[in-house]
Amino acid sequence: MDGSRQDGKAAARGSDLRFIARGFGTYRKDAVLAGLCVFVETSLELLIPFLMSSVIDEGISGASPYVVWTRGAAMLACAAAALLLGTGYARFSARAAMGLGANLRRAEFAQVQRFAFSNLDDFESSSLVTRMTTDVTVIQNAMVTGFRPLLRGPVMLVMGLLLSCLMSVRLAAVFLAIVPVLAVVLLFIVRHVAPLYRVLQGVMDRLNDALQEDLTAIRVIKAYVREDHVAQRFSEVNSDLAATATRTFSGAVLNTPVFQLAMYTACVGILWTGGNMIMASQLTVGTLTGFMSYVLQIMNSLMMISNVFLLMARALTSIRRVREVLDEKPAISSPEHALTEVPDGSVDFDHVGFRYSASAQKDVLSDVTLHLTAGSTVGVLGATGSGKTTLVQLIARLYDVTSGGVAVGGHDVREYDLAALRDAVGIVLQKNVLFSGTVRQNLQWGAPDASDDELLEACRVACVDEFLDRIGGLDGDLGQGGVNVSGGQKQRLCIARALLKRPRVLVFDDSTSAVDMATDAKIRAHLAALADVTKIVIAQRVASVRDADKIVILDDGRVHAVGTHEELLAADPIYQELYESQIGSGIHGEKTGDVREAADGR
Ligand SMILES: Nc1ncnc2c1ncn2[C@@H]1O[C@H](COP(=O)(O)OP(=O)(O)OP(=O)(O)O)[C@@H](O)[C@H]1O
Repeated sequence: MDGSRQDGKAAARGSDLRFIARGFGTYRKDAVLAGLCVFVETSLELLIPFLMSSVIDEGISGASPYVVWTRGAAMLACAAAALLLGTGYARFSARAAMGLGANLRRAEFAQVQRFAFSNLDDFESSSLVTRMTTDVTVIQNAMVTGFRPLLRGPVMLVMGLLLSCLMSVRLAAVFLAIVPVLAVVLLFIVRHVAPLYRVLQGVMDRLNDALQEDLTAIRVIKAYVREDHVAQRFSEVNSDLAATATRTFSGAVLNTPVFQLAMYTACVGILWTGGNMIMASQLTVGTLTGFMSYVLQIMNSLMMISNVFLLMARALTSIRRVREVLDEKPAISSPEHALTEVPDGSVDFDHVGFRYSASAQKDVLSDVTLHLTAGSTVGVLGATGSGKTTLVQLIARLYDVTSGGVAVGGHDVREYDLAALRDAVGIVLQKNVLFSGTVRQNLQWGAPDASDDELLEACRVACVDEFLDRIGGLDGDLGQGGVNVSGGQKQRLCIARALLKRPRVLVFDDSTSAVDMATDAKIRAHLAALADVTKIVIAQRVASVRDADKIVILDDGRVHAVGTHEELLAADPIYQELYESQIGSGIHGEKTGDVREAADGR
């Protein structure tokens, strides 16, 4: 491996540690106290073999009950103090680890809220869930179980080696011969196992992904009787996880037998050498007994360190995965000295080009130039995939343009404070989402302080009043994710919620597709009364946009035509075909004649 990569790895390790140290936040005090407890506890435990050897040599062999009692009492005091310190450690380390976990989850959650749509496209939501739960738990567990041996191991090792050398250099040499062998074995295991942990967490992401998709789509699965298919898919990823975990942990468990073999070999060597030295009167029984205690302590500490290495290798993988989330730069943020007032609802697209990622083959939108007057109603038609949703998402800066510019109220959207811009641009997204809770709670997402009268007025405009009583009024419970209402009712509730924001620009992305024609017309009539709000209506039905001041026809990401219903009907072949297929034939676009089929099939 070349030097620069080594340096890079070392730097990453250094910054990983700094990252964790910062992550403790206000719990850093607990982490320091936990460390102090372990240090003192370990030092006290190390005194015990020394005291023991003097009890045997001076007290028992020298027949001095005074020495036995005083040294025995000192040993007891050391053990009692170690117990107290051990308890203190458990308390402080638990607080530090749980605090660290809570801080990491909080930071990740806050960061995800700052993410732009493009960031969310990069991280799958299932992976974000694993990174906020399993990965944080792995880090916490490493802290709870690893912190003590991590501190205790080196202290035990260094002090134990020093004290055992003080007792007998010759015996210590036997023991020291084993240490390099152990170091090599440990290095081998860690190098082999550490990369497997990253694979393991990746498979865990996939399991979460499958679970999340299957649970959210459980109704579709049942409707299509695809339980066996998803069970098979789940079983594959589940088996993959089990196999990867087995491969990873079977490498890691080698650690214990290798250490035990080395430990017992050292013990036999020391007992044999020590026995010979006692017979040659070069060593006392007490010294050998004390020495053996140190050997066991040192070997235990080495085993602890090796386990900690494995634990740390796994935790490091998780730390890096958490850092990837926290280090990701939100693709869209408010500029400095941002504008906080949107003067009016005019919208201008100036030679806009857009692609979702730099690596994409071609632009989704190309050279789009449009001027939408404040207060006007604009219809957007186009085949599936022609870029309608993409176009309107640029108005609220859900994505940033790749080239050109979008202006709202005469200012480029990138000059506004994001919250102010998004407050001024209400979008009823194609994929409607309601939340668990009552109708009132859901509507108040649009305006937290709205009075009941304001909520009811929004319900009237969106034609929610037609079914509000049937679902229990404003206090009616919508169930988890709004399961208690139909598709059309959900769309109308989402329109009411957007209206409550009192935006300057209102975008309806195919928002009345599940609403019957008569109600659709009624909602349009109500919306037309909002004179100072620019209404942009993406629709599949010509009927939904024919009264608009302007209709934009998108074709493969380009503006194909702009005009009123009459102008387009007179001159534009795509519009004529759509009109014919839906209205001219008298089908009224209810099912068969919607714009997707007509435009796709042209
Ligand atoms: N998040 C995304 N990442 C990458 N490509 C995307 C993403 N969203 C949409 N696209 C692609 O961009 C193109 C335009 O999609 P868009 O959703 O804007 O079309 P649309 O006209 O609204 O279609 P529909 O009528 O079906 O809603 C499509 O080819 C689509 O595959």
